[in-house]
Amino acid sequence: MDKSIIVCVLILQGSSRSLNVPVREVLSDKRQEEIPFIIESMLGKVVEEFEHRMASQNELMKTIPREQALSSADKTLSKSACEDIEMEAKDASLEKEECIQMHKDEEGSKGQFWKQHMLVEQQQRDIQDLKHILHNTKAGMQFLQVKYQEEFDNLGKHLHSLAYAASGYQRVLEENRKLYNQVQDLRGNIRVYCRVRPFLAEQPNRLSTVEHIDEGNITIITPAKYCKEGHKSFTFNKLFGPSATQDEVFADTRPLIRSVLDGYNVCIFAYGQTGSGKTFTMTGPRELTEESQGVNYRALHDLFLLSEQRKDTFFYEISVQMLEIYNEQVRDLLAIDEIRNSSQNGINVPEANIISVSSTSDVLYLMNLGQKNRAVGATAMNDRSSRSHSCLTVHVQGKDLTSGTILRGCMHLVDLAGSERVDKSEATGDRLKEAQHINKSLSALGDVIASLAQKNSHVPYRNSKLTQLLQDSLGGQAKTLMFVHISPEVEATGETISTLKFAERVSTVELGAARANKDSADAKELKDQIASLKAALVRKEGEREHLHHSRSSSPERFKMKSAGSSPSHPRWRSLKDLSGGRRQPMDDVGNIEAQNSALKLKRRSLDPQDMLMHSSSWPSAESTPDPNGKEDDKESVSSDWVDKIMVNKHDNIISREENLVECWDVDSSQLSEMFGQSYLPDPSKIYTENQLTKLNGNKKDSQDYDLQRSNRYEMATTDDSDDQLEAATSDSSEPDMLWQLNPPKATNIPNGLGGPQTRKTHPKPARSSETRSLIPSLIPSPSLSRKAPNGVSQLIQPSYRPVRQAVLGQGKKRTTK
Ligand SMILES: Nc1ncnc2c1ncn2[C@@H]1O[C@H](COP(=O)(O)OP(=O)(O)OP(=O)(O)O)[C@@H](O)[C@H]1O
Repeated sequence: MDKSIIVCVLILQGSSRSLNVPVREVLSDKRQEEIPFIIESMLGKVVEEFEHRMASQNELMKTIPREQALSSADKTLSKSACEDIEMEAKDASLEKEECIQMHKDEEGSKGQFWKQHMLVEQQQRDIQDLKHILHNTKAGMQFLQVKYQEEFDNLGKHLHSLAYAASGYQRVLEENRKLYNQVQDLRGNIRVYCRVRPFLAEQPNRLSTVEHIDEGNITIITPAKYCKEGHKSFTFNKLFGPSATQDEVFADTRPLIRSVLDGYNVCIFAYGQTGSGKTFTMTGPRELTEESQGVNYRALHDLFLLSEQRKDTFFYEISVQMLEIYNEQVRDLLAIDEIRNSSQNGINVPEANIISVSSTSDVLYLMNLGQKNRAVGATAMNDRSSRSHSCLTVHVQGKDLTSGTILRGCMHLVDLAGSERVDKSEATGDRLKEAQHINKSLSALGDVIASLAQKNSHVPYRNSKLTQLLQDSLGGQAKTLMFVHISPEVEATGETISTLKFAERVSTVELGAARANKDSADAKELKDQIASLKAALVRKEGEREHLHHSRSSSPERFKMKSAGSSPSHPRWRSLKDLSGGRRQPMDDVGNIEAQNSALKLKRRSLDPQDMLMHSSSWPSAESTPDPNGKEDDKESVSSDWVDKIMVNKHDNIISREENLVECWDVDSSQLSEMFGQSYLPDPSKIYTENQLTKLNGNKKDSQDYDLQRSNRYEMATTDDSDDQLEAATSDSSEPDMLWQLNPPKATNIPNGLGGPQTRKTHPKPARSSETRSLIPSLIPSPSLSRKAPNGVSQLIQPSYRPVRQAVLGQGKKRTTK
C-alpha cells in the first residue's frame, strides 16, 4: 500500500504516535522542494478519504445501529488497515467498551433514580394511607366523643339519683336508729337480768336454792322464815342459769352497746353478794380466754366493730376511764403515778385520766393496768376488790359525716361491791367502815332508782359518789341494765332473797324515753354563743352577790372562807372535753349535777331568749318545794325500798354528821379528795416522763388556782358539802323529763334575766337558824349554782357563801328523820 495512503489513514485515525514513522519514510528520500507538494497531495488524499468515510458513515448510521455501524466501520477499517493498526483498532474497541461501561453506569444511575422514585412514590402512597387512617381515626374520635358525652350525661343522672338514694339512706339510717331505740325504750330503760352462779369446783355440797328457772322467772326454795309457802318467785327481764355462757349473757346486752353509738347514755352494773359472780360477768375469770371474756371486753369490742361498720357515715372517737370507789373515795385506776403516791389514809385522785382507745388491744392493755392498780390497793386493805365499786366508763363521740351532727354517748360498766349485809356486831374497824360505805352507796343507788320510779321531782344523786358518778346514766336520759347475781348455796338464801327483792324493785322502775345526746353543728355554735353570754351575766351576778355576802358575812365566816380559798388547795382541773368542751358526763363527780344540768338546759332550747327565761326561773327545792314533802326526804322515799340496806342507814346519817363536824377541823389538804379528769390521747403517755412531769406541773399549778375553782373543789370534796350542794342545787339534778313536769314560770323572771335574784329575794327565814349553820362550807350560793343549767357554773365568781341554804336540806332531813 502506498505509504502516503497509510499516512492519510493514520491521520484520519488521529494516531499521532505511529504517524511520525511513515511520514519520515515517505519524506526521507524526497527533495526539499518536493516535500510541500507531497504533503499537499497527502493532505488532499486525507481530506478526500475523510469525506469519503464521513459519507459512508452517514449512510451507515442511517441504516444500522450505531454499534454495528461502528463495528462495520471498524471492519472496513481493519480490512482496509494494516496489521499495525489492529492495535489501534483494539484501542478503539477498548474505548468502545469504556463507552459501553459508561453507558451501563448511566443505566445504573438511572436504576437508582428509578428506585428512589419508586420509594418516593411508595412513601407518598403510605402518606395517603396514613392520611386516610387519620381521617378515619378522627371520625372515630368524634363518634366516641359524642358517645362519651352521652355516657357522661347518663353517669351524671345516675350520680344524681345515687346521691338522692344516699341521702334517703341517711334518712333511713336515722329512722332506723330512732326505731331501734324506740324498741329499746319500749322494753324499758331499766332492765334487770338475773344470773345464777354455778357451784364452784371445790364446793362439795351441791344443794341449790334455785328451784326453777325459765325465760323470765326464777323460783327460790326458801326456809319458812322468809316465806311460808317454801318458795318464792321473782320476775326479771331475763334469766341466766348456771350453765349460761358469757356469750349468751352478752347477746342480750349487745343492743345497749349500739345505743351508745347512737348517742345514748348507758349504765350496766353488776349487783350481788360477794362471790356471786359479778366480776365474772363484767370482766371474766382470772384466767381470761376469748370465750370467757366478760361484758366489758365484749362491749368495747362491739363498739369498735360497729364504729368500723359505720365508718362511711360516722367518725367515732372512743375513750375510757377506770375508776374505783372505795370508802366513798374515788380513785383513778389509770393513773399509775397516783397509785404510787396514794396516802395511807385514803386515795387521792388529782386527775382521772380519760384515755383514747382505738382497738380492743388498747382496751385490754388499759384494763390490765386498771386491774393491776386495783390489786395494788388490795394488798394494803384486804380483799379490797370485793369492798369497792369499780367503774369502767366509755365515752363515745360520733360525728355524722354528712350532716356534721355530733352524737355523744357514755357507758358506765360497773362492778359493784358485794351487797351482803354486814352484821354490825361482827364487823369492827376498817371492815365496819367499809361496810357502812358500801351500804351507804348501795342504799343511795336504791334511793335514786326508787326516786326515779316514783317520778319524784328530786332525785338524790348526791348521796354517794357512786350515784354521782352514774348520774348521767341513771335517769330519763339513759338506759340502764342491772345484772343481779345470786349464789346457789343454801347458806346464801338470806342474801339471795334480799338481793332478788332489791332487783325486782329496780325492774319495776319505768323511765321516760331515753334521749340521745345530739348536737347539730349549728346548734353547737349557737350554744357556744349563748354560753358565753350567760357566762358574762353570771359573772356580773356573782360579783354583785359576792359583794352582798362580803358585807353581811360574820368575821368567823370570813375566816372560814379565807381558809377555804387557801392557795394550798389543789387546782380544780376540768376534763378536756372530747366533744369540744361542753358535755362532760364525768367532768367531776362533785359537780356533776350542776354540769349536767347545764347541758340539759342547753338541750332544751336553742333560742337565746328562751334559754335566758329558763335559766332565770330554774326551779329549786327552796323556791318550789315539793308539795308532798318528798324533795329531800330520802327516808320517806326509801323506807320500803331498801330493807337490808336500811340496817346501817341510821349509822350513816350519824357518821355523816360526824363528818360534818370533823370538817371544821381538818386541814384543807385533807379535803383533797378530788375528782378531775384529763384527756390523754395515747395510752402510752400515761407512763412517760412527760406525763409524770405534767402531773407534777399540774400539782404545782394548783398553788395558784383561782377562787371560784377552789369553791367548786370544796363542794365536791367533802361528803357534807355534797349534801349541802344537793340541797342547794337539788333541782338542777333533774333530768329533762322532770323539767318538763315543772316548767319554769316566766313571771318569776325579774328583768327577764336573773333567776338568782328571784331566789335571793325569797329566802326561807324559818330555816336560817338550823343547827348546822356554823358548819363551814364554801359552796357557791344557790343562785349561782342554779346558774349551772346554762352551762357556766364553772365560771362562778368566788362567792364565800355561808352554808345556810345548803344546810337547809340537811336540817330538813334531820327534821323528817
Ligand atoms: N357463771 C360462772 N361460771 C363459772 N364460774 C363462775 C361464774 N360466776 C362466778 N364464777 C366463779 O366464782 C368465783 C366468784 O366469782 P366473782 O369473783 O366473779 O364474784 P364477785 O361477785 O365478783 O365477788 P366479789 O364481790 O368478791 O368481787 C370466781 O372464782 C369465779 O370464777
